[in-house]
Amino acid sequence: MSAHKLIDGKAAAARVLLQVREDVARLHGQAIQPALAVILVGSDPASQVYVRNKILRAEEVGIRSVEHRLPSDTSTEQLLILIGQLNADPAIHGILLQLPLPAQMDELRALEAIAPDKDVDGFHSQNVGGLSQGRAVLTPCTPSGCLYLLEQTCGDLRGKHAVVIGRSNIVGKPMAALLLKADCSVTVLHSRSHDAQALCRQADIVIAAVGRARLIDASWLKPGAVVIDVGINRIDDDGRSRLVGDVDFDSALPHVAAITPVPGGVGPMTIAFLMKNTVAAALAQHHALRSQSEAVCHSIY
Ligand SMILES: NC(=O)C1=CN([C@@H]2O[C@H](COP(=O)(O)OP(=O)(O)OC[C@H]3O[C@@H](n4cnc5c(N)ncnc54)[C@H](OP(=O)(O)O)[C@@H]3O)[C@@H](O)[C@H]2O)C=CC1
Ligand SMILES: Nc1nc(=O)c2c([nH]1)NC[C@@H]1CN(c3ccc(C(=O)N[C@@H](CCC(=O)O)C(=O)O)cc3)C=[N+]21
Repeated sequence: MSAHKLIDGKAAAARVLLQVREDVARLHGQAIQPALAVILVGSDPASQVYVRNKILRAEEVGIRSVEHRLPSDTSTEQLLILIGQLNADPAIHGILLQLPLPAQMDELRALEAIAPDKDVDGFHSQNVGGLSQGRAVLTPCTPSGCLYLLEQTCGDLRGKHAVVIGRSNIVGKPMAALLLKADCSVTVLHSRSHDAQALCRQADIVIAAVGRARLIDASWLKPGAVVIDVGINRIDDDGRSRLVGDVDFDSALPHVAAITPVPGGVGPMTIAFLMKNTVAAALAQHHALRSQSEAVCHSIY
């Protein structure tokens, strides 16, 4: 096993979380208690596992977390009321609405209702727009985690050809925006791409976010490519359920310079960056409040 080729997402996430824990301790010292509200609608088993992991991680670093579970027949209006309450609550700094929502709900409307400065997922159009302009805004956690791993693995990303497979709002599109910001040349592939495989073979860096178990094998990869596998697919393996990525790990390994495993790659990074965003949101809200009250004092005296 070529251990040196493995990009260890668990270890990298632990490093990010250590920094977050120190930042939280500093905020505690200023009497600020960063807090994250997690909203889970319905009872999708995978979502329940993710939400539990997020809450555990928050506790470990000293972030207060509040879980809101709503039944699967909740209306969009009912969800908007809860989001409105959390937006107005000064003790809540981050709001995460776990996706996917049940089919009857209007996902876009709900995401747009979250106050942009509490949008720790970076899905609000104001943050999406800010990212595409290259501004420092709350940025989606999974692509941020991928970029961190790439910077650690490749060092300088400038001028590299990155191919992103997938164009979702959660992963593919913000990933492309971040890579562009890092001066990569970026190609985005999707289900309508002609000869995706041949395009992918030109990549120095491959980010697979497709949601198809082991789709990408060695025939998609240029020798020496760096591969980040975002996919989380549960498959039946001889009667036992297990997680695999969008990349056929065993086929890819001999061809690549480095690759993330699944599990233990991008997943832990997503959660670490959610915590980082929550702390950033708490700090920004505290500063905004302070300058607001300073402005008020100024106008009074
Ligand atoms: N590790 C983590 O932290 C996270 C992991 N994930 C995982 O990442 C994967 C992707 O998630 P997400 O982006 O939400 O998925 P979506 O289903 O929203 O998007 C999948 C994308 O892949 C494209 N696609 C599908 N088939 C092909 C194909 N044969 N060739 C090229 N492109 C194709 C689709 O194209 P089109 O647009 O044309 O339909 C679409 O853009 C999933 O396995 C998910 O579980 C997601 C979030 C976080
Ligand atoms: N609003 C919203 N924001 C999200 O960021 C979001 C979401 N909704 N919906 C679902 C996807 C998926 N996602 C994952 C997070 C962590 C792991 C993770 O920690 N995975 C572990 C394994 C976990 C296991 O064993 O099941 C690993 O890869 O090592 C996986 C997937 C965040 N998502």
